[in-house]
Amino acid sequence: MSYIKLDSSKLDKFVHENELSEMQALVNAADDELRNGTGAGNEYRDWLDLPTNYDQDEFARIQAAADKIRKDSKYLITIGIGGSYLGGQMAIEVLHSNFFTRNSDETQVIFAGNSLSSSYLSELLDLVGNDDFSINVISKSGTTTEPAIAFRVFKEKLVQKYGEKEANGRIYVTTDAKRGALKREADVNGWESFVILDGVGGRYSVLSPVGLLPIAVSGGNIDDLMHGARDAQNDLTETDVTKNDAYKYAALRNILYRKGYTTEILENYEPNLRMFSEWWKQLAGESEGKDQKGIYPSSANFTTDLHSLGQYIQEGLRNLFETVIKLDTPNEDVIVPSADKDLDGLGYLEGKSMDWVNTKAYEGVVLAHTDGGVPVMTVHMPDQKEYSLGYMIYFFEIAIAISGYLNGINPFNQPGVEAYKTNMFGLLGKPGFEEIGDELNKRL
Ligand SMILES: O=P(O)(O)OC[C@H]1O[C@H](O)[C@H](O)[C@@H](O)[C@@H]1O
Repeated sequence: MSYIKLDSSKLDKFVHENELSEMQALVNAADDELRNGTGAGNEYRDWLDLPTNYDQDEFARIQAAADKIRKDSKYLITIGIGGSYLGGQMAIEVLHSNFFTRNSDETQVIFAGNSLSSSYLSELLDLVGNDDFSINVISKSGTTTEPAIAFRVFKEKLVQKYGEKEANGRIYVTTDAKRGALKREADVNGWESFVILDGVGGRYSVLSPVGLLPIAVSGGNIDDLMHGARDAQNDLTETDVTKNDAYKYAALRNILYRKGYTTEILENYEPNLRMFSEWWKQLAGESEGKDQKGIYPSSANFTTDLHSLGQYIQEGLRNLFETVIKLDTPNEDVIVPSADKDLDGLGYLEGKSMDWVNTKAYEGVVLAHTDGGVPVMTVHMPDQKEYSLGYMIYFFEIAIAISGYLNGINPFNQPGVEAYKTNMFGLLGKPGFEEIGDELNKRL
């Protein structure tokens, strides 16, 4: 039984009753590929048992490093891109107040190295100013350009402020156990290092030190997070699609995809779930978009985007389906106040809770979009606490892996990402890429 519930009751118009059971044989095969390692990319399945089989000593070191950073730093500059930042930022946003970074005395975790924007980096240098800070640089390969540049810049600031010796005690590295430039540099300088296991790909790494250190520094309870993930790992083992909501979600999205619903919009009704969609987009997009096929993962934040994208979703091209993350209990609620005169016409809502209004909006949207020809499923998230988030993370990780196998691809590689990198290196004049650079420059 899943603690996170999938509601597919509004799909009747789009998916016939027999279709799910007719997917069962394919789901069994996908389950075999994933669990028994008979599928492509089988060397990248170590995330499957991270919640039960993580390195306890390293976990304790993460907690100790987080305690130290919370004492000696106003800022933790967390440097990474793709899977090396999305999960951490997502979890911090889900777990804390929307205004956490603005009104708190807690150490602020700020992300860098996830773009090549000079303004962003320069503005961040200004923000940190003369305040105390530490760096957590995260890169599995240890060679990714965006974080490497940001790390150089912040390392220089750190050494200028504290001198080399103290600076070395303020750098925390999360990378491969053996390979990569970052690992070499960490060894030479004696920086505290945390390991990303070989079999844990970037987009599956949030429950490893990649996500755990920044989450712990933000004050998130990583024990509870792992507890939720562990329960998901134990609960979501049933192959029967009617009994495993993660597998059911994987099967349903593949049924819809094969009928031409090729774009999935992940939606929320809470601003601090925005990054959850960004994390999910990498998970789904890099896992499934290959061999010239795959569902295109997109996202929308409601009710905000109902006033911008709502028109398209209701009446535009009918290749969309929606998956709503509906939060059952928000962290806080607000009651609509009463007023002497009903000049704004809101009298009918007096005394009602804002979350009730939000839920009515959600219900209205589901029915309107269903009537407009858009299939809608809902994943119910009980609350925004660590346990629920850990469960959600594992739920979607396993669902997307199964979904990828259902579509006959390797869900664990990302060969297409190299194309832009090769071109960029050629144009930057990186040694070894000169010929490509010459060719490309002629085309510009
Ligand atoms: O952790 P890194 O090796 O720096 O990689 C960061 C990201 O960059 C890549 O290009 C990959 O496509 C992503 O899967 C990865 O998460």
